[in-house]
Amino acid sequence: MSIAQRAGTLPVEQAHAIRVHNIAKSFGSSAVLRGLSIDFVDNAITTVLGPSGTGKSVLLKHLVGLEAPDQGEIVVFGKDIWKISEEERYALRKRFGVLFQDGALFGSLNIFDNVAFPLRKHTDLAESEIGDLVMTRLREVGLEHSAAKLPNEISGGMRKRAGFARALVLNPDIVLFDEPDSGLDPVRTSLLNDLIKEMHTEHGGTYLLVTHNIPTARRLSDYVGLLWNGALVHYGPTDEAFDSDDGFVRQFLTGDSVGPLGMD
Ligand SMILES: Nc1ncnc2c1ncn2[C@@H]1O[C@H](COP(=O)(O)OP(=O)(O)OP(=O)(O)O)[C@@H](O)[C@H]1O
Repeated sequence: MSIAQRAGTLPVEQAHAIRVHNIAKSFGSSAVLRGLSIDFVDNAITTVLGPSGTGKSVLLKHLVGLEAPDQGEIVVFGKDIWKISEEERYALRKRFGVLFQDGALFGSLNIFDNVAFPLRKHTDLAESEIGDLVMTRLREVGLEHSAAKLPNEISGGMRKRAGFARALVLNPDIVLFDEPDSGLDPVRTSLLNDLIKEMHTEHGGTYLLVTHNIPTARRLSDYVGLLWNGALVHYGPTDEAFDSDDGFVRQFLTGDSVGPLGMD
């Protein structure tokens, strides 16, 4: 069976807030996504894994409409995001929360104002209501005493938690995490994972993660998708992925140097 054939879709009874159908994307002469299809399961945590440079971050950018595919469809809540107006796309984007690698905080704004930013930009809530919402989120991520600090006055782990609080502040239906654990030590990675899991249990939503951290994927995810050369080579429940006897899946998840995956 070819790699493309092995990449399955999940049982159709699952709902899908995001469906990606046969997307391709090249930058210049370099083909990054090559006919990628994946339907993400609603209200689940799905991790997308794959070798470096295989297109994971490019996929996330497509989901939120920051990149347009050369071909194929990205359907969010039933709408093909490139067949709707700019206003509709903007409205859909507000249903996403995004946590980038470094938290992507504004360096000149304190933590409170960073978390308040989406509320001030996208809602007409009064400052008192904004204050309540921001402090609730900061308490949830354990940063209520750091509200007045600037991003460079707190640790990397705290910045990620602040970025997470900001990603959640508009109650998004979908949250995208691009390597949330990069640069964190193992204990802080575990603490952040626990926090992500707790917040998912508490608030629900469709969480999509990209990470290189296999223990993170195992601990957090309900589903795992494995990307290679711009296409999906495995997709299914996390336990199934970790029990897989497929050579590529096994090699990737165990980090074995022997197997179909080489340096190129
Ligand atoms: N805007 C862009 N212009 C040109 N090339 C790009 C652009 N964005 C991404 N690429 C290229 O696309 C390829 C895939 O990048 P991407 O960041 O998605 O990989 P990744 O799987 O997330 O890798 P990593 O795990 O190392 O972060 C890389 O070769 C990258 O250089």
